[in-house]
Amino acid sequence: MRDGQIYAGGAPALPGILPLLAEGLVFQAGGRRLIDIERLRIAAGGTTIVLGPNGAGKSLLLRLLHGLIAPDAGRLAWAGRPADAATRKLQAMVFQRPVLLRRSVAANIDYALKAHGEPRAERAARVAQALEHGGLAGMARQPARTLSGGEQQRLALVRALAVEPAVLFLDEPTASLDPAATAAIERLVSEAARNGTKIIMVTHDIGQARRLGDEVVFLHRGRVVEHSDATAFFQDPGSREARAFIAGELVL
Ligand SMILES: Nc1ncnc2c1ncn2[C@@H]1O[C@H](COP(=O)(O)OP(=O)(O)OP(=O)(O)O)[C@@H](O)[C@H]1O
Repeated sequence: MRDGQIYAGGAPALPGILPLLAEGLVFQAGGRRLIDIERLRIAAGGTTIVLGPNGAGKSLLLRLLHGLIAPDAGRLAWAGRPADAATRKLQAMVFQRPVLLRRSVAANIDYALKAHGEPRAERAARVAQALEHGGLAGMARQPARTLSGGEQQRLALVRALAVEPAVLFLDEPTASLDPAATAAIERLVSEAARNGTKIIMVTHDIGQARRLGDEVVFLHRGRVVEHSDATAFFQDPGSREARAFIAGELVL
């Protein structure tokens, strides 16, 4: 077994692009270091929650890790190799506000599969499977942008999962959803994690972090202040900032 391929809390990951290692990662703008991370190693399996106050750099970190923006310094390695087309193909991301095409629900999924290079002969069955998975089978022909917020986010999530990513990045996917819609998303996320997809998820919501997290990366002012097992993090946070955050105090 390769180093870091199994996380104690989860199922074995899909194809081996983990661990993800970030070293000396810096992103700056307007003369400020918005991300400044000496070393962060994310192992396979389970769910890693990225937690921290507003403006801590959570979204920026996710975008850097997924390769949507380039760092000013530092490097990323996926299982020891720099990011390339093969590692990118095994990742997907879902944003706080779903980015859906002006097409039907089914066509949104088909488009993602096509863009991912899936053969036409297999696509119809996989679209049907994803629709079923998201509880969207009855809405297949409806324009995606007419779905409710919760349905749109379910579509964005099952569309991302349809390409069978080894790593799924989620940036506050339930931030604007009600409890029922949030529960539906959390069920899909937990199931994906159980099936071996590595989840790396930003949330503000401490309850959600407790429900879904196997480990927590706590960010403050662009730095990783803590990276620990979720149970240990919530029971006995090691930093003043994390203690205050968990206690619901304002962390500036
Ligand atoms: N492209 C950019 N140029 C300049 N500043 C930026 C850029 N992107 C983000 N920032 C700033 O970087 C800081 C971190 O932003 P980021 O969105 O990552 O925070 P966050 O932890 O996700 O916050 P929130 O919880 O409010 O979403 C913020 O102060 C933001 O204004």
